[in-house]
Amino acid sequence: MDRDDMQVVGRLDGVSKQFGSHRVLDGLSLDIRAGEVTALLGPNGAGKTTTVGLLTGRLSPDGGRVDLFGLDPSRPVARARMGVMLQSAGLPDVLTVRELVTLQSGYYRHPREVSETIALAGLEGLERRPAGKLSGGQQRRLLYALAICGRPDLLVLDEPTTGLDHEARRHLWSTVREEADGGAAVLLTTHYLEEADALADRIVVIAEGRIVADAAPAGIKASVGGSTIRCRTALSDPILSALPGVRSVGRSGAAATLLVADAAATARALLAADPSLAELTISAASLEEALANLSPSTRKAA
Ligand SMILES: Nc1ncnc2c1ncn2[C@@H]1O[C@H](COP(=O)(O)OP(=O)(O)OP(=O)(O)O)[C@@H](O)[C@H]1O
Repeated sequence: MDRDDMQVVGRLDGVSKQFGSHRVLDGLSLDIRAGEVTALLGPNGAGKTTTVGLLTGRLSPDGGRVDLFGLDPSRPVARARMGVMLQSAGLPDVLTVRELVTLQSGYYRHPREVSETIALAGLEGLERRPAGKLSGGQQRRLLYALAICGRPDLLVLDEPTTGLDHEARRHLWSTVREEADGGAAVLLTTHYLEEADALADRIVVIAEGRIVADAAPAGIKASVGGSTIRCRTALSDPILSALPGVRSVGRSGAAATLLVADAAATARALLAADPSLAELTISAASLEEALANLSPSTRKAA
């Protein structure tokens, strides 16, 4: 199925949001589609949590329009189809894991079995423990359980794996993937490039309140035209920087690493300028390198 034909469950259309005189979002438009994991990536303060707040109806836009299942996100009928895991949420200390999952499941029309939710969240064996006596990582998993217990059509996860160990993170990734494969739309924010690369169908990069890239993980790398050239060279850093298409130069002794827009053009110029050039390799830039390239100054050049 063509991506555009996939069902849109949430839409931000030309949305602006300001806190005091600080404009956090500036004409941002974004569709969230069923069956797709969308990862919002961006530096601290870029506006990711604000975007989540607008889509989930916790915040209202100053300009533009937000739709959730075709309705205003503050409408209970729209919110009832959504599961949300925020970065922090006060859990009542004295209620147990099972009690909290049971209570939350009661808000939904077609919830999962409580034991299924507990297993999906990796909380087996902890059912009778009060929330106040869970570790930080276990509390995160409980928040995840509360987000998925209602079989949501839209699952919103704000930095879901922060504080989780490697195994818990992998487990959560696989259950998130299952939610999307089962038809749910998933929107998550993350600081982990590895997470976005491994889990997302689509990565939306926000910087300074605007979308600067929106593509599949491989497309993000391609959209900035990023390649990495490694070589041993006698050329100085200023000469390397002046070669065609070079965006940045890293150096360790004679070994140089160049992040470049057009690998073939740079490689030709390198070979012409340095007859002693050795150990030349060219590879696609990593996602991390590609994102570093999306800073406002380099973006203009890209
Ligand atoms: N209620 C608020 N009042 C004033 N400023 C706010 C408020 N909420 C967010 N901000 C500011 O808006 C900007 C964007 O915040 P937001 O939480 O959306 O960023 P983020 O991309 O989620 O960042 P992080 O990766 O650090 O979680 C920040 O500068 C933040 O300080």
